[in-house]
Amino acid sequence: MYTWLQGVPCGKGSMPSVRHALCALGAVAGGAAAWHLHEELRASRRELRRLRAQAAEAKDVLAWAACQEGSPLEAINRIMEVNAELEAEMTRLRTSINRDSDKMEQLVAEGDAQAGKVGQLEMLLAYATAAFQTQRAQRAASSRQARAQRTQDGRLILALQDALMQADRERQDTEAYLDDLEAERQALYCSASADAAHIEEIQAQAAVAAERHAGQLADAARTREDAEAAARDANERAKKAEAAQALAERECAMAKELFTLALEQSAANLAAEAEVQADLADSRAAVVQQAAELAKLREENLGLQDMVGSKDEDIAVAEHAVRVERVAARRAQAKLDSWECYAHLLRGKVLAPDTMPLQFLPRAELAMGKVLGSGGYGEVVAAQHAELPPLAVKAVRVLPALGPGADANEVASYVYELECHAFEWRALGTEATLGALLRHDNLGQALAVVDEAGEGEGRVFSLAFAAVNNGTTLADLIATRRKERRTFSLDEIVHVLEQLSAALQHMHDRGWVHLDVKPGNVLVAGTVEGGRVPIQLIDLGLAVPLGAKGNRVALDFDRGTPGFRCPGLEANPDCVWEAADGFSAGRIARCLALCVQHTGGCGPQPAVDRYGPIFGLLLAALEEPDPELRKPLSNINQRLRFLKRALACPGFAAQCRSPPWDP
Ligand SMILES: Nc1ncnc2c1ncn2[C@@H]1O[C@H](COP(=O)(O)OP(=O)(O)OP(=O)(O)O)[C@@H](O)[C@H]1O
Repeated sequence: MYTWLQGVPCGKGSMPSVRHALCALGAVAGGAAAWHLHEELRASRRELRRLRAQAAEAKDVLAWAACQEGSPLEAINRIMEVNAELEAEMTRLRTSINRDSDKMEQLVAEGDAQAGKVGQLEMLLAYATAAFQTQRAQRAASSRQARAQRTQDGRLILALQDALMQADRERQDTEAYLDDLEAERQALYCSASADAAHIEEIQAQAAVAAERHAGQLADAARTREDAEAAARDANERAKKAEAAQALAERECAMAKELFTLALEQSAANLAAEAEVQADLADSRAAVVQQAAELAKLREENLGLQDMVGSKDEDIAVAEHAVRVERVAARRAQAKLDSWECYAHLLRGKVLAPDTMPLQFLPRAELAMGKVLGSGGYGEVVAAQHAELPPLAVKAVRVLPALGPGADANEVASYVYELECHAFEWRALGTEATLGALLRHDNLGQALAVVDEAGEGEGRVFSLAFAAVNNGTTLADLIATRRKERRTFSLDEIVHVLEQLSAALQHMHDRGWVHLDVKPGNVLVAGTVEGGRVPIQLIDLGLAVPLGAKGNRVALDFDRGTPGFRCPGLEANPDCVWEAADGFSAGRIARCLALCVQHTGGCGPQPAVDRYGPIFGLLLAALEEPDPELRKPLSNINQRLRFLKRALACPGFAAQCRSPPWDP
């Protein structure tokens, strides 16, 4: 039974037959009690056998003792007593054995019954075992599967472990390399420290030596500095001379190539012609003078009235001849002036090192277009050139010749015209010179001199500028706004002033004053929107160079346009300074603020209060009549910045920024 019980499987797989196994356990418990009784019975029998053997042995001992000592009767009595005791004991044992045998038989019967049940239970257990084995097989299969998965994971883990080990090895290598580097750095540091110490030592020695030779060194240094300065100076001068020479050579070659012939021959011819004409005029004048004197003498001394008329006639004829000669002389002079202006242009090109020489274009290379505008000097015409942006060509008008029957008045006005003409030529020359000198986004840019290819007296030149916005000027914009009954906003006026100020500052920085700043000379150079009015200042023909000493220079006549011309110039025409342009810019601002073309002469100006007090102060600073108190442009720029800051403030009154129309 115990062996069987030991064979009974136990664990999870046996769970379905647990109930049967528990039933079996009851049977097993009954069997165990029978077994126990059976064992006790066997032990009692063994004890009985032992007691019998003991009794037999005691009989023998008693027999032997009876033989050896005391009376046999006593011995027998004792033996009988012992025997009786043994018998009683045996009886008791027999009774107990019998009782136990009965009980055992009963228990054996119960055990057999239980054994039958156990047989059934064994069957059940066999069934449970089979089920358990099936389940165990299934479990084994799934555990094999799990083992395979584990194997795969294990491989992965092994690979990762390998990678980790590899990384660790690399880390160790890197650490070792770093250790090497550290050791190397330490070694270098030691050697550098040693070097530094050595250097310090040397420096100390050098300092001692330097101290010792300080005087000599100072002298040597001074000498060297002087020598270096002299060398630098000489070098710079040499470079400048070389550059100037190279430039001069280039320009001279070009000038020679292009103009030597025309300039020298024509100028010489014209000069000679002018001289001849002048001499002729002078001799004729002398003749006239003599004739007049003669007539006077005759009138005084002879009193011959009838002769006088004929002499007067002679004199009138002679005088007319003189006038005609004078006109011819002036005309020759005007031509000379034009050549002179051209020579001036060339001189400007050759001498100024930072100029950009203008191109010279033959007229034949230009395709002329519509008239963009006209001024006192002539017309400005649109033109196209294959390699240049759209052009605006400004030509000096050509004077017609004086008619043969011209009277004295006509001759006089023709002479005046000729003088103006010569002046116009000079102005064009100035514009060409400044075109080569100035470059600024807010200045009209001259690009080329156009050779009109005329011959003799018809030989003229014109100047080509970069064309801007069909020639619309600030004066045109004012007219448009007036028609639309729309004021300029303060942002627009400030923007115009800013650009004007920048353009003028550029001119002043290069030593020139414009002197003819007015709305008609300011081109609107793009779309007007968002408070911005892009502009370009043009017409630099009246500009004069600032004097080398301070800002003053003598003026040969009143330049500029009344209403925009700086009053200080009228009061003191010997002095011009930069603030004269600032004044004209102020007048432009006033015109924009009032939306008018001009605000009258130099007298009291109409009040401008629609743009607030800050703008009023700016105008006052710009238009200060006292030339000594008038602020320079830098100061105006400061005020403009202040006004712009005010404009950026949200609290700045909207009406100040853009006032309603108020004619
Ligand atoms: N670069 C240009 N692009 C387009 N149009 C121009 C250009 N330069 C001048 N103009 C037009 O030609 C007109 C006359 O030009 P400018 O003022 O230079 O000539 P002017 O004879 O000197 O005039 P003023 O009599 O005012 O002195 C201008 O008002 C303008 O309409």
